[in-house]
Amino acid sequence: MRIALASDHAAIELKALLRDWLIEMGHEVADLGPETTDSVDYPDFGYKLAEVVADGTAERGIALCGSGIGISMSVNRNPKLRCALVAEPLSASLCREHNDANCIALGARLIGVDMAKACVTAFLETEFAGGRHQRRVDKLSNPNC
Ligand SMILES: O=C(CO)[C@H](O)[C@H](O)[C@H](O)COP(=O)(O)O
Repeated sequence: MRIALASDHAAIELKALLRDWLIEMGHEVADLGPETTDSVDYPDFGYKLAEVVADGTAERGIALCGSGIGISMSVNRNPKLRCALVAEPLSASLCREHNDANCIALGARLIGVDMAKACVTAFLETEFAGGRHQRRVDKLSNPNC
């Protein structure tokens, strides 16, 4: 799968770990930065990530910051993105099954590496269920439909 990752300075280490792990698993991975721990602003990277998912360059996005909150807010400013902030695998699976999420956000200061990997696995492996959920997801893009 084509997966893009982006973070702020607070999640550099977890981003690198996940990037290398996803590459090892055979995914095509784009790391949109940042590359150092110098302090940056999460919206700059959240917007970049949203763009590559919105235009189809990446099929899925993984956004990271200290809590996952700021970067998830940034990603969700793009109307084509459905980014779920998750901290355990059931939510990561449900955001796919019910919400057709195309991005997850993780809080690197809040969860460990194993939990982050479990969330990513659930996010990548779960299919959207469609049916009644499709109608609701459609309303996220168009409140009048
Ligand atoms: O957006 C956040 C908080 O909701 C993230 O945790 C950021 O990574 C955090 O705000 C960065 O904080 P810092 O003190 O500048 O490292």
